[in-house]
Amino acid sequence: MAVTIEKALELIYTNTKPKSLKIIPIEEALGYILAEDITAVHNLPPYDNSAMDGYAVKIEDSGKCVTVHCTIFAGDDFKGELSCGEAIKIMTGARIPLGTQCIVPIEDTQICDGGVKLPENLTISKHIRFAGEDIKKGQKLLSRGDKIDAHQITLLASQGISHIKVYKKPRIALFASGNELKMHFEQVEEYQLYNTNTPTLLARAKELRCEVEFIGTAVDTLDDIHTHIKSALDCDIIITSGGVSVGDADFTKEAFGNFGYEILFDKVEIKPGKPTTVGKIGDKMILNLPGNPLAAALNFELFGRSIIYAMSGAKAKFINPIRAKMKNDFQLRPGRRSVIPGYFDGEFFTVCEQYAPGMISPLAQANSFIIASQTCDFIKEGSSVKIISTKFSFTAKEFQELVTP
Ligand SMILES: Nc1nc2c(c(=O)[nH]1)N[C@H]1C(S)=C(S)[C@@H](COP(=O)(O)OP(=O)(O)OC[C@H]3O[C@@H](n4cnc5c(N)ncnc54)[C@H](O)[C@@H]3O)O[C@H]1N2
Ligand code: MOO
Repeated sequence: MAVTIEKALELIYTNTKPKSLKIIPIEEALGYILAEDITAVHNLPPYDNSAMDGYAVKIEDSGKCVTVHCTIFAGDDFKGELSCGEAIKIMTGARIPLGTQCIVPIEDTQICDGGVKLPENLTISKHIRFAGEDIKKGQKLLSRGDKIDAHQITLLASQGISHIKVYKKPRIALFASGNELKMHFEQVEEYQLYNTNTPTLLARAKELRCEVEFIGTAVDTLDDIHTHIKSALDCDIIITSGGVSVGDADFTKEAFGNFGYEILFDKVEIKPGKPTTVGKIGDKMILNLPGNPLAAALNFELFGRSIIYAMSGAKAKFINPIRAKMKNDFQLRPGRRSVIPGYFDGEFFTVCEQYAPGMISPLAQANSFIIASQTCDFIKEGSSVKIISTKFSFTAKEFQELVTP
């Protein structure tokens, strides 16, 4: 029995266990998922400081000519105190001297006899950046399950944190099966074709920051598929393509059966990709994609990506669709949920000119897809659709409804 997309995703999320942990330096942390909470141990800024190159002054000296005795630079440990009738010259980022009530930018002053003339109506605290106004000591900065991007590294560096605990990256093993397949570095005969699924999935899994191993291309025999499975068993996720249908040379699921394969679902109510199968061997997740290239690539985007997110330890582990408007009227055959590739230009979604499960050309033009409901036979120009990006990862903490009604 085929399961719905929602049921398939639920089975994936309930059966996939997050990876174990390790400690790494923050310079290597980009793309990892944090496995601990991080609390600020320093205020930021650490001290009250000047936001401008100018003068530290008292409010009561508004409009007066005041004397200037010294200059403070960023990084100086100046211990003096500001008195009335005086200004201390100060550079941006320098700690303000005791008694400072505001900073006057250089360009707002004029040279006068013995010092500088200050403007009228000075405002208290103007151009002062106060300790802790950005980050307060004790404040929670990051949480377990947050993804480390460049700006999370900023926060860690600001606290002098050199190492963090993260989830290990999922390790993925990939192989394809099919007697007709040759690798791009091999000779291809006129009755054969290049294996395009594995290089595609390999690149995509790397984009999703997994460690990836290419095991090879199996011929359609149980023996050869067994050999490929054995080589893949030390990884966390095994992704195959081909051999999942009902043909006389479709052995993939049978071959996994030898290794204690527990199938979670072996058909999905989706077009293309109905034969997509997901199961597990112990804690290893197995994704058997259909051979048809567009079907394999699109089903990877839904099910492969979900396994990776679920294993990553991320809080925002659910695919999150983006609202777009349909560029043109679009007619389709109802019956099963249809996955439709296209291009999102920031406002409108344009369906690929031609696409079919066995094609590869649509994906190179596309940057996203929509899933039309099984009852949908027409999508009107300008109507709202939910697009799922294939070029960047947009995720949410709660499960999102992906189908466009
Ligand atoms: N009688 C039925 N036949 C088929 C059904 C069905 O329900 N009843 N389902 C169809 C659907 S849907 C799909 S999808 C395919 C899935 O078949 P397999 O997963 O067994 O895939 P293959 O037969 O091995 O290959 C299908 C197609 O894709 C090409 N291919 C395979 N691997 C690659 C690769 N790595 N790179 C590039 N191209 C690849 C292969 O040459 C075939 O043309 O079954 C339908 N049949
Ligand atoms: O998955 Mo098949 O490619 O539906 O055509």
